[in-house]
Amino acid sequence: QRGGGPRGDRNSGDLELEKPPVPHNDFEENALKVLDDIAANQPFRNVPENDGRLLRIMAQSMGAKNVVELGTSTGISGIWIGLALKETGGKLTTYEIDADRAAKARDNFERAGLSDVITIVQGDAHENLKSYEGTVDMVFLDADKEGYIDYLNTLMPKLRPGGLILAHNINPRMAHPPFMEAITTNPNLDTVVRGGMSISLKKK
Ligand SMILES: C[S@@+](CC[C@H](N)C(=O)[O-])C[C@H]1O[C@@H](n2cnc3c(N)ncnc32)[C@H](O)[C@@H]1O
Repeated sequence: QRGGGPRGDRNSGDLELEKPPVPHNDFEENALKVLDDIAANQPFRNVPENDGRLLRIMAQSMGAKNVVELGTSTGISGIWIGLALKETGGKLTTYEIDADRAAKARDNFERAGLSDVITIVQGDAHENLKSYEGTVDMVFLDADKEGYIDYLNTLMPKLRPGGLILAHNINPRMAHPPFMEAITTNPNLDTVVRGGMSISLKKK
């Protein structure tokens, strides 16, 4: 299974009905092989395959031009988002504090043919995110869980109306209360939680 991690809080119906991705062309086939290789040889707390696919579906269906990811690790979610952005003509900016993982991710994006759509910013994202300029269509939070609230506060003004904030590891054990409070009480956000992922729409 690409992504290496647990399959999350899924019911057996999901597992039974969902089937592996079917590559559309050689480019996708190669990217899927790179994902398999990362999962087998460089796993580090990467998203499970179904979450990666959901990120791709979200980004591509909304025609995202600018996506921001917090927590690159070795690049599994980045590749899934990158596959969407290759089609939409968009760009991903992804933040990673660990130099070794950032270097591995850079190499993996290159192998997947996605270097032209993905920029890695290595260092503490709480600092580096401040200099992000421009509008954001979609945010994926997957770094330090206590930091989600800070990332949210920095990115909310930059998120376009109709934009999405997705956050990983949203379960009773790991969800950080200040972040949950913020995404569930703001009248300008509509939030659902599914399979350990929160999905928040910025309404206006
Ligand atoms: C759960 S992993 C990300 C997995 C990745 N999204 C994937 O699916 O392949 C979390 C990553 O966030 C990084 N991280 C934690 N705190 C950070 C910070 N303050 N700034 C940037 N990255 C951070 C960690 O080093 C780790 O590699």
